[in-house]
Amino acid sequence: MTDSSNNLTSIFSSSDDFNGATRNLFPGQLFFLQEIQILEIFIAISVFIAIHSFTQKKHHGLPVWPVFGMLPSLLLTGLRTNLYEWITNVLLHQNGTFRFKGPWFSSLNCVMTSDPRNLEHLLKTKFPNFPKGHFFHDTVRDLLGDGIFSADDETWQRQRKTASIEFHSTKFRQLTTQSLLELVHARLLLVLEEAINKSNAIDLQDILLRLTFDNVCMIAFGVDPGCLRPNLPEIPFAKAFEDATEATLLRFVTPTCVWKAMRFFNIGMERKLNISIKGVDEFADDVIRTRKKELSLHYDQDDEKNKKRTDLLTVFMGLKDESGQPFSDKFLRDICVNFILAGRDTSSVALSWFFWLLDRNPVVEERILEEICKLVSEREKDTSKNNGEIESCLIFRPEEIKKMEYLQAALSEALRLYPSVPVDHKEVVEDDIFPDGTVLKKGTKVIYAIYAMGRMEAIWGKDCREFKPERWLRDGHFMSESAYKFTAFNGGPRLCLGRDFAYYQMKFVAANIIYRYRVKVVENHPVVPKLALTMYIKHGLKVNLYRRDEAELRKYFKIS
Ligand code: HEM
Repeated sequence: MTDSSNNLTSIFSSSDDFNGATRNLFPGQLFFLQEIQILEIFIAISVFIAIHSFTQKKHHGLPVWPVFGMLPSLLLTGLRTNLYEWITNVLLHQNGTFRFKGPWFSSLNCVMTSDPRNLEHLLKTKFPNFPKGHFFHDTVRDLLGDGIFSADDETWQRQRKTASIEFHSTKFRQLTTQSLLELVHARLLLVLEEAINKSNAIDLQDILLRLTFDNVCMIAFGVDPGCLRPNLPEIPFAKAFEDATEATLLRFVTPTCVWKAMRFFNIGMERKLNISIKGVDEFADDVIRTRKKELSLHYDQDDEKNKKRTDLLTVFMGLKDESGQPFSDKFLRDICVNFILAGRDTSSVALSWFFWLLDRNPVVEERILEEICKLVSEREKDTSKNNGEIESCLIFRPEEIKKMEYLQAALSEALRLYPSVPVDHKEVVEDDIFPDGTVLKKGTKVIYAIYAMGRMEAIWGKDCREFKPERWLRDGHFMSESAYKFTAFNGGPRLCLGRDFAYYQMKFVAANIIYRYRVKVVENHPVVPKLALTMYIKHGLKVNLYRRDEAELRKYFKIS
């Protein structure tokens, strides 16, 4: 007791000494001393926070900072390098699922997963518990409105049902094959020949985007915008659409209150979004106005042209909403924009990555060419027209395209490694638990990382990062994979409606190019993904084309 009271006294007296000592200091020196103490305390706290945050990395996959959560890692590494590779890395270290902690009071908290069991759970088994949700709808509303990609429940069901009937009709299939044939033979090949004649390097991704844009407009709205023409005209809509998808994606990595404030003041990326959406709307409004005019003009005349129309827009214009009224122009605009996103930005970017992969894997290119030449030589035998000539104006038939199984495997392999939709989003309606044990609270946002799934040894084996079409073949025939393992086309009730058409389109375009040309990527051209809703190649795909001559093709005919 005496000891401790002595101790206390000595502490107080020492503090008195200290006060006495400080009393003898000049005011400037006192300020300096206090500043040093504050600095020491600040450094000590910072070191403590840093150590604490970094120890969290072990459990959570990334350092968790007070107030800011994992945002610093996202901003300093994720967004400054390749975001999809960054997500893949974290998921690999966290056994396929991790919880991203955003800053306090932000909307960035979410669960990310690449585990096929979880995907089956959310896309199929418990589908009603995982809609796109309010957050997604709110974030993409300015661009996609109530269209099929952002809608849930009734609004989604109605569009899905109508579009599904249309997509599976014979008339629609005829329209797709016919429009594609015209586009490839009357436009694409002309543009490619022009590039060869002028010895110009071309941006193949740009050309493919033009092709798929014209194609989706033909089948979805019955109009031909003529984007793919010699001299490649400037298309303001295309630029506006790309800017709009890029700015919309940025909203997902920006706290909601921040982008909403930016939208209110019309500044930064929100200003860009606003301007680009005006460009997108102009195009969609024009399509709708023109179609309405055509339909009303020819209504009394029982016009044959309108009777024959099989495009989606005409079908939707003939339907009524839940109150028995025709759909509003705004809703028709949303349908148009969503179908353009679905049909333009998916198969074109998939084909671009495919041609880049072929350039790096010439053996695969050779095998595709062998397959094509084999089919062509069989045709020559069939028609007993085999006079040794190799047709340069050859037109592939639908049944031949169907038989190109190695090509289908190579395209699937490209989509496995570079899925056109690299990440997708759902929201939890009621508390749930994933099959891997992750607890999900009502309102949790779930991101499924499709790009990362293609790089998981647990799913695809040790060679998962290699481009190997053979993994899709059994006894030489293409075998599809479970949609929860290969999720490039989504799965369950929201499986991509255009999958069959997309394969046909990609195979038709690829076969026509590969049969005629060697596609060589320009040396040192940087090929990295761009941050957008779909996975464009950031700087396009600059290539040189070289015509295959008869001697070269003959070699493949001999092999096959
Ligand atoms: C390589 C080509 C394609 C890929 C990789 C692809 C992929 C996808 C994916 C991942 C989804 C789910 C999106 C989501 O729910 O967030 C989807 C949905 C959809 N796709 Fe595709 N797609 C392709 C081509 C097409 C084409 C050419 C069309 C039509 C012309 C199309 C029409 C649709 C539609 C309408 C949906 C909405 C389905 C729904 O929500 O019920 N797709 N697609």
